Formats: sequence, structure tokens, C-alpha cells
Amino acid sequence: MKFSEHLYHKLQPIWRKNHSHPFVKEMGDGTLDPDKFRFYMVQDYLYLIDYSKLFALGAVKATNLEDMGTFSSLLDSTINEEMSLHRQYASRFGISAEELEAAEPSPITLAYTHYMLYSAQNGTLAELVAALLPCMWSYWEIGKELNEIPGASEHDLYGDWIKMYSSEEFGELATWCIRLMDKAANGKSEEELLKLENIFLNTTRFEYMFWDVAYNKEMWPTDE
Ligand SMILES: Cc1ncc(CN)c(N)n1
Repeated sequence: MKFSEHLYHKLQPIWRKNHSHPFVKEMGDGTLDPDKFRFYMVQDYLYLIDYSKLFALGAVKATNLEDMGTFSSLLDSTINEEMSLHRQYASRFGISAEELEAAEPSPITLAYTHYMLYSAQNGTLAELVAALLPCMWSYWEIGKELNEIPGASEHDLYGDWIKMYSSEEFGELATWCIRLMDKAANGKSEEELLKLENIFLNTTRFEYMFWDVAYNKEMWPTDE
């Protein structure tokens, strides 16, 4: 069994919880409170700023020109396509790109991005890929699942989100990451594979928490 298949099967219970979080379900049936989406979109923008840096670090750690090129395409498409979707949403909510960038990160945004960047900066290429794979893979799956709901991709607010993450282009990049995970895990010791599994588990957990915090619009409890 490929390492990516092993991860996918082992983490199905959390993966299912992630896909059936009320935030995701309500985006799919169009009932999500736009205020919760607004909170998510601002936090996700901040998340994506750091997430992009992971691709830059990937280009540094890549062992061949082809992978360097794909990491740099990912960096470009995150900043110029994925984040452009957020900028468009922000303008619909009356928030400028400058205001988005200057927003305050929630505790979970900080924890998640810092964990990913720590793994990427201090670990191997395989550890970097293990940290970013749940983000790419779970969004692609969620996008495809929501896209199958009749009318969901035509929803006035959530339709564009669903279209982006179910798109062929996004799917191709996610598939590339899955393949790179398998390539990078090849020949690793049991101990190293367990470490990769643990990183993948942690960012999968963070994915769930990211929905949860947006659903409850949670910032620092001390500031309330
Ligand atoms: C939290 C999160 N995870 C993943 C993705 C998909 N790039 C995202 N936009 N936001």
C-alpha cells in the first residue's frame, strides 16, 4: 500500500469529522451564516500568507528542478488565484486587501501556521509535504463533495468557493502533492514514517479546528 493510502485509511475517522463539520455542511446546503464565513475568510487569508511560504521552502528543499518548478507554481497560484478569491470575497464584505493583511490572527490560525512552518523549516522535504498535504487533499475532497450537491456551486456566496476547490487545476496540484508524499516517504525507516504520520495527523486535526473556530468565531478568550 502506498504511504498516502495508509495515511488516508488510518485517519478516516478524523477525515470524516472534518468533512461533516457544520461549517462545511452548511456551506454545502447554503445555510451558513455569512458572518461565520466572513470570519473564516479573513483568517484563511492570514493562513494562506504563511502557507505560501511553505511552498517557497519546498522549492528550497526539493531535490530536482521539476519539483522546484511545481512548488513555485503552487506559490504563484496560492498568492494570485486562491488568495484572489479571498480578496474578491473581502470586497463584497467591504474589507480592503490592506485590512485583510493587517487583521489579527486567531489563536488557531497562529498555532496552525506556526506548526506548519516549524515542520517545514526544521524538517526534511518529506516532513514539509506531510505538513501541507492534509490542507490540499482535504480541501479538494470537500470541494468535490460539495460540488455534487445540486445547486451548491451556484450559490451566490459559497458557489465560488466550491468551484475553486473542486476545480481540475486544484485537483492536479493536490494529486501532485499526494505523489510527492509517496516519493519522499520511499525508503524511510519505521521511525521516520511514524514521524510523518504524526505530522499529517496534527495538520488534519488543525484542519478540523480551523472550521470549528470559524463556526464559533473564536478569538482570544482573554479579549472578550
Ligand atoms: C485552513 C486551510 N487549509 C487548506 C486550504 C487550501 N489551500 C486553505 N485555503 N485553508
